[in-house]
Amino acid sequence: NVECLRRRPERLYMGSESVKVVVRCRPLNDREKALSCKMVLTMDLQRCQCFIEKPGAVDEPPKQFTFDGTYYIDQTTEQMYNEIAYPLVEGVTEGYNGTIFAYGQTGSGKSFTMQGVSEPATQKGVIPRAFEHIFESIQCAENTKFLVRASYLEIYNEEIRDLLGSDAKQRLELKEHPERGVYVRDLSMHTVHSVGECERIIEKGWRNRAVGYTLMNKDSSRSHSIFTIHLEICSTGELIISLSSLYLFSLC
Ligand SMILES: Nc1ncnc2c1ncn2[C@@H]1O[C@H](COP(=O)(O)OP(=O)(O)OP(=O)(O)O)[C@@H](O)[C@H]1O
Repeated sequence: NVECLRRRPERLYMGSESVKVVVRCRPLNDREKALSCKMVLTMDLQRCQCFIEKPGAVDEPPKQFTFDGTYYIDQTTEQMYNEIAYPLVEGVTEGYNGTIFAYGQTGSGKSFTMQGVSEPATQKGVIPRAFEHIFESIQCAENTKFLVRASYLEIYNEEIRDLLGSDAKQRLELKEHPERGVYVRDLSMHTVHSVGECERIIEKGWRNRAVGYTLMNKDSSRSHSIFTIHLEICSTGELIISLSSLYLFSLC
């Protein structure tokens, strides 16, 4: 009985720009401490500015950059999620698309922010927080039905692989459809009903990822990965289904 499928454009969330860029600084790691490395980055959290000193160049003013948000070593993923990711994920539960994209050099903390750690709870990652957020919204929504599906792919050496497929080594093709846009052919979709199911799926995919060793990070992921949560939302009595997706990227 579905009359039409409705796709909403990217939403201008929080009443401002549709793209926000925030920067997070991690503490020095053991290797850097052993090498007596010095912190060259400082931040003005109120002004969302960061300053990078050139080591040894005391006379040179630090280089200055301004972002939509700045998070220093003592700030938590919880805080980042509430300020940046929360409105975006909320929009996805209302039928808008959203993307959270972690970018940085090896060992800079992308996995720490996206996957996170279970202890302390404040450093739980953006991805598990997004799962909880989506399923809480589903439980609270009245007169609305949701179908939640997940897919997980990696791009390794320019090749796309399905981390949840029957053969995680098989190479998939990128295609373009006149209405659906760019998509990955034969990428498997998995219906999920709970946070626990999402966690099991992402763990399965995580085990299939190409992990290597780099000098900067002993558990380095050597591939880009995209975990996508696809939502179909239908209000009872309406013949319209909204389609929205939350794309969670971690680049290597
Ligand atoms: N904000 C932080 N607070 C404390 N430790 C952190 C933080 N960010 C990162 N780390 C630690 O730094 C190390 C490297 O982080 P992580 O593995 O997340 O890097 P990455 O950017 O995902 O690296 P790669 O691209 O090589 O996979 C890890 O041991 C992680 O626990």
